[in-house]
Amino acid sequence: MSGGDWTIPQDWSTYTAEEHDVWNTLFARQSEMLPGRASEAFLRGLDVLRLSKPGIPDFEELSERLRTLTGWSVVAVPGLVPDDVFFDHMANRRFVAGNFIRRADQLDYLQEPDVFHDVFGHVPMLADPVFADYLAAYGRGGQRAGNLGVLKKLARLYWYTVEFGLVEEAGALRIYGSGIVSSRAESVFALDDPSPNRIAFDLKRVMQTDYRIDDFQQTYFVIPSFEELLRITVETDFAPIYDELEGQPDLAVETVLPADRLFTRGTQAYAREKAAA
Ligand SMILES: C[C@H](O)[C@H](O)[C@H]1CNc2nc(N)[nH]c(=O)c2N1
Ligand SMILES: N[C@@H](Cc1ccccc1)C(=O)O
Ligand SMILES: [Fe+2]
Repeated sequence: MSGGDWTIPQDWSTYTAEEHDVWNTLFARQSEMLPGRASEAFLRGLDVLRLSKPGIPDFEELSERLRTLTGWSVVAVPGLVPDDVFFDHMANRRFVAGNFIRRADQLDYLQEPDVFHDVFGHVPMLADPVFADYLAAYGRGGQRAGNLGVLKKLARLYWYTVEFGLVEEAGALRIYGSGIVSSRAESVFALDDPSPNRIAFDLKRVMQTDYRIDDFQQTYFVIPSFEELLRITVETDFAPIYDELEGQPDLAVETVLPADRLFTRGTQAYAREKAAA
């Protein structure tokens, strides 16, 4: 039984000055540290966000501009929505964004996606035509995976690309994952810290690898380009990979395999430090 689509009015006019200030603080902090660190596609998309109104973007204004670029729009939801609802919106180029913002004392870390993570973190990449196609295809893939009962494996692809992906650009590693760019500390950790592994993207490897939702990642996967990510995922039928992985054990977050093409073999110092704490 399919309920509603979980969308709500954003009610932009009800945001308080304090809430706009939280956005402005986070926006200024992240946008001044990301040049040279975030992918050029992300930085180009960031201009889509520079809207006339101060503070938290108005989703209707944002969607007008986004629709002309890649056909995507941003719709407000009260929080996490059921998987099938999430994938249906994504397959139809509607990005669901929380309409609430974290408190001033939660600047550095938040468990659930608020408007800053969803809009600052995700929307700039929706302005990139290739990545916009990838996300819509992912939405369709999610509907298929849901029917096959293998959502956990497909969720890892989202996690290690859309949320925590790195991309090669001009011979260096750059960030495009929304979970990274919306976090000041992880925007440094992901590129500069010796602790995590940085491994060349491999579809099956990613779908086999567990991830952490409550702390910095201990493995990042690196794609050669967004075109390559789109090509591989659209051209590969995932069903045989789902079947192959069915009988195999999941890989722990810190795993390094002999077949891995490594950019960095992590020291896992951060993980040990946390374990000891
Ligand atoms: C796998 C699953 O579909 C995924 O985690 C979805 C679940 N529901 C969501 N709901 C919202 N609002 N935002 C999200 O990022 C997600 N992620
Ligand atoms: N090729 C995937 C669908 C998909 C495309 C692009 C991204 C993610 C998933 C499948 O066979 O299910
Ligand atoms: Fe996200």
